[in-house]
Amino acid sequence: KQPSVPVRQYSLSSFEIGRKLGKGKFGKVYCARDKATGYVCALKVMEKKELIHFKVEKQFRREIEIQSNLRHPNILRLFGHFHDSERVFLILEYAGQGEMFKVLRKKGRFDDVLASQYICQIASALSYLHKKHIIHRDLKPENLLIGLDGEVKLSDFGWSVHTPTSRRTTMCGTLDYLPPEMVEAKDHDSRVDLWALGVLTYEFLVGNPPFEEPAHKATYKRISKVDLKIPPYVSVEAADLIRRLLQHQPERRFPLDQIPDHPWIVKNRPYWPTNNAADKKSG
Ligand SMILES: Cc1nn(C)cc1-c1nc2c(-c3cnn(Cc4ccccc4)c3)c(Cl)cnc2[nH]1
Repeated sequence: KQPSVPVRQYSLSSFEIGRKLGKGKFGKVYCARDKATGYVCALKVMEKKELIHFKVEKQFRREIEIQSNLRHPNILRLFGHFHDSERVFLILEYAGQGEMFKVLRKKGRFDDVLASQYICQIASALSYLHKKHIIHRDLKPENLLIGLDGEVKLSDFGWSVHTPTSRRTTMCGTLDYLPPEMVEAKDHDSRVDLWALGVLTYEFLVGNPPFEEPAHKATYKRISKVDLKIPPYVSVEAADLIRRLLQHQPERRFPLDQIPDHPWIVKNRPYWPTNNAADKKSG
């Protein structure tokens, strides 16, 4: 019988805290090094009183429970968590190239090669989640990170749940990524992530999400009608995948496991993927 690896008890003094990497709605993230092993990670710090005030403790507990049991190259690892009297801490994998939305805002929009690689990796992570009956429900550039070798890392599982479900918590933040069945507060299942993947594909290639409007009501209307306008510079293959994902009826949305064989992905897959981990291993 394998001796079980002793689960280490962490506290703030287990780490040397580095620079602040970023902040989100709840909490801040710092670069941190584990003193015992020298391992660099990302420490997400949240104030307990904030979690209580925003009534997100349940969401937070779900984030820990779901993310700590996931193992996939395109899903950010959650190694552990601990708390002190006022704060809770998540010990997260450090993503070497930072936040996707910052790269997208800086570049404006991605070309077919980069966007298709990102979408294929996200589809792989979503397929892994759906096989475990988990839907992410909050797919957007703000919840994506980029690893040292340029690979995408899905993060922030605060909104993920086990399927099938009907949302009980009121949504806050952008409506842009919600599919019709969620804006109409109908029952929904893992195919909500397919819709969001279509929105993400569009945003990677155009620079803004497809149904964006200043007023929520207008966004809601455009989503419900699938009022989709794809600019002429978007390639025929990319437009085809976007249209196949942004289908009003969930059952008509393009299945995740067919994404790696879609012409847009196949046509833009580089022969020799540059400087990825496999390359380094083969030397
Ligand atoms: C920024 C940055 N630049 N470079 C070179 C690497 C990074 C980097 N950032 C991260 C981050 C990181 C930072 N901010 N955020 C956004 C956030 C913060 C708080 C709550 C919710 C969401 C994530 C993580 Cl988790 C994990 N790894 C990270 N790596």
